[in-house]
Amino acid sequence: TGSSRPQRILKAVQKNATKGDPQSVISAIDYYCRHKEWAMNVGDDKGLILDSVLTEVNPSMALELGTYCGYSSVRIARLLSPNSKLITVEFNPAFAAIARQIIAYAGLQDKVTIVEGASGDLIPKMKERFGLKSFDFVFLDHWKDRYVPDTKLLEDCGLLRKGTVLLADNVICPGAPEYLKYVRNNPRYESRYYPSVLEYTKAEDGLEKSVFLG
Ligand SMILES: CCc1ncnc2c1ncn2[C@@H]1O[C@H](/C=C/CNC(=O)c2cc(-c3ccc(F)cc3)cc(O)c2O)[C@@H](O)[C@H]1O
Ligand SMILES: [Mg+2]
Repeated sequence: TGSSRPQRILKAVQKNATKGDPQSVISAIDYYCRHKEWAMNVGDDKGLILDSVLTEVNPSMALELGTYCGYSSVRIARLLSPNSKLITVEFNPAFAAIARQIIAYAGLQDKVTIVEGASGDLIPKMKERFGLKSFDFVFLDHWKDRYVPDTKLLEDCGLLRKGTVLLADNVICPGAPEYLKYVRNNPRYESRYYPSVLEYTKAEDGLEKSVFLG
């Protein structure tokens, strides 16, 4: 049987990027997915917004829901301060295996922990498993109908603190209408939409940044 898209993305990284150089890994994936084969990475346009929000927050503990190939894990981890960590959740073992190799190729394996499983099962175990109080930053990029239930679960598990920043991908395309309703009409969140484009295309998409007010 042939290779998978994530396997071909890993091959493109190994061929075109420099080991230990996160920016070259990001550029290799963006080049491959723009010119050879589209893939659902947050991409370079929305990636610049992710970079700027992340730099502003400068989180000690970051969470990502939906690792896929690890593209946004590399984007996030490369900007973390020393001793800051990213936990990324992925339930497809094949995707997790590729992501682990891409994150390691970028030299970021010491800053990123990939946890395999469904977010709904793992979120309630985070405090005990990682000895953490709360997350400073959460990037939502998994199944779009899981954004609301997982946000509520993070609240209920006390994993959000006053000032925690949630950043959600794809709120226009494929869309997360329930999530937008949830965070925009909720006194416990201060939300702002960042317009952009769907990765590697000219279609409209954007990121929603929501600050938890406690
Ligand atoms: C059960 C909870 C749960 N727990 C743990 N891991 C989970 C999970 N639910 C999902 N995963 C993993 O996350 C990734 C899925 C991500 C889902 N993302 C999109 O569907 C998407 C689509 C487009 C687009 C496609 C086609 C178009 F035409 C236009 C746009 C663009 C985008 O940027 C997109 O993010 C995979 O690795 C899943 O294994
Ligand atoms: Mg996405």
